Amino acid sequence: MEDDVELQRFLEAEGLTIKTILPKRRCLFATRDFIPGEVIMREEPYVCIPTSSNPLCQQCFKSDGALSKCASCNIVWYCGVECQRLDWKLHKLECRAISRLEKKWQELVTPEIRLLVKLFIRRKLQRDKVIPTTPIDNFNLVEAMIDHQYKMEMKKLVAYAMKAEIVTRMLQQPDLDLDKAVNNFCKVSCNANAIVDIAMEPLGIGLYPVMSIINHSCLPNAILVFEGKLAVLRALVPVEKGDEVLISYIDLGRTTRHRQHDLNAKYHFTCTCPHCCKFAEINDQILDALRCKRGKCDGFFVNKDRFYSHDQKLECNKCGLVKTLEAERRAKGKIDPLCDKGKSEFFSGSILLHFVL
Ligand SMILES: C[S@@+](CC[C@H](N)C(=O)[O-])C[C@H]1O[C@@H](n2cnc3c(N)ncnc32)[C@H](O)[C@@H]1O
Repeated sequence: MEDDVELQRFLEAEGLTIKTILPKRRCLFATRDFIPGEVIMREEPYVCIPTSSNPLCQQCFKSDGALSKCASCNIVWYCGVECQRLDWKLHKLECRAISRLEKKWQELVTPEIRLLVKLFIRRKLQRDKVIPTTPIDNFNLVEAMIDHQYKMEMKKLVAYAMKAEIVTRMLQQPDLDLDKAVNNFCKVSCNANAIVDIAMEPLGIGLYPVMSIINHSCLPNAILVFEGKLAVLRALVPVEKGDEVLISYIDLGRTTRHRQHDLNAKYHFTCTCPHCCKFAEINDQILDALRCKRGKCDGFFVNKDRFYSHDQKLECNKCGLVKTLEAERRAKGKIDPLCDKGKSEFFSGSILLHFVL
C-alpha cells in the first residue's frame, strides 16, 4: 500500500498516473500533454540477461572493446573492472548458484532460468538491505505484475515446473518453493521485454516493472525503445492529458486475425482497439498491398530511405528485396487509393500508414 503511494507520487512527477480499469486491470494515463518524440519515462531493468549471440557486458550491455569472462562461472562477460565491481553483490550469489548445479544440469540453464535466479537474488539482497530499494526499484512491483497462471496451458505449466526445479536447486532459499517459482515464470512470460538494439537485433531480456503497467494497442500512441538496457518510452503522436499511454506488444505488420492470435496466445486477451474492430478490413488491405510475396516470403516493404523522394526505395524487411515506391505504385496501382481512403476514414489510420510508408 505504502509502495503504491510512493509509486503514484513518482509517476505524478513524470506527468503520469495509474488507474485500475477492468478488464485491462492497471492502466497508465498521462496527466499532462506529451509531444511526438518526447520521452515519457525511462526505466532501468529490475533484472536483465544478455541473450545476444555476441558476448555482451552483463552490467552495461556494451559489446565494444575487449570483454572478459568471470573466471569462476565462465558464463558472464564484463567490459572492465568497473562493471564487474558494480555487478559484484548480485553476481557473487549468481556465480555461487551456477556452481551448485552439476555440469549436466548447467547445460539446461536457459536465459529465462537465469533471469529468475537473478530476480530472486535481487529480492533477497533488497530484503536484507544489502542493496537499496526505491519507489520504482523494489520486488513489490514484481509481485504486482499480472501472471495469467490459471489461463496457461498445462503443457506450459509443466515446462515451467521443470525450470522452477532448476531455479530452486540453484538458489536453495528457504522461502522459495516450486509454486512461487512457477508463478514467477508465468509473470516473466506476460511481462518481460525483449531488449533490442537500434537495428531491432535482440540483445537480451529484461523485467521492467513500471513499463509493464502499460497496456497494448495495435494503434499505439507510444513506443518502447532501448538505449543499451535502459528502456525509454517515447510518444509517437501527441499524447494528451487524460489519454491512456499505449504501446504495441506485437509485430504490427500482421493481419488482424494473426495479431489477435498472437495477443491471445501470449498475453491472454482479445484486443478491441479501433485497428482490430472498426478499421480491420481497410488496414488489412493496406498491409496486404505492401506484403512482399516473393516466393514464400511474407515480409513487408518498409522505407529504406529516411526522407521522401520520388524514387524512394522500399525494402522487404525479411528477404531484403528492394523496389522503388513509384515502381510499386505503378505495378499495383492500389496503394495510393487505399492510403487516401484510410486517411479520410480515420485520423489514426495515418499512424499506421506512417509505420508502413
Ligand atoms: C504487461 S501487462 C500490462 C499491465 C496490466 N494491465 C496489469 O494490470 O498489470 C499485460 C497484460 O495486460 C492486459 N492487457 C494489456 N493490454 C490490454 C488490452 N488492450 N485489452 C485488454 N487487456 C490488456 C492483459 O491481461 C495482458 O496480459
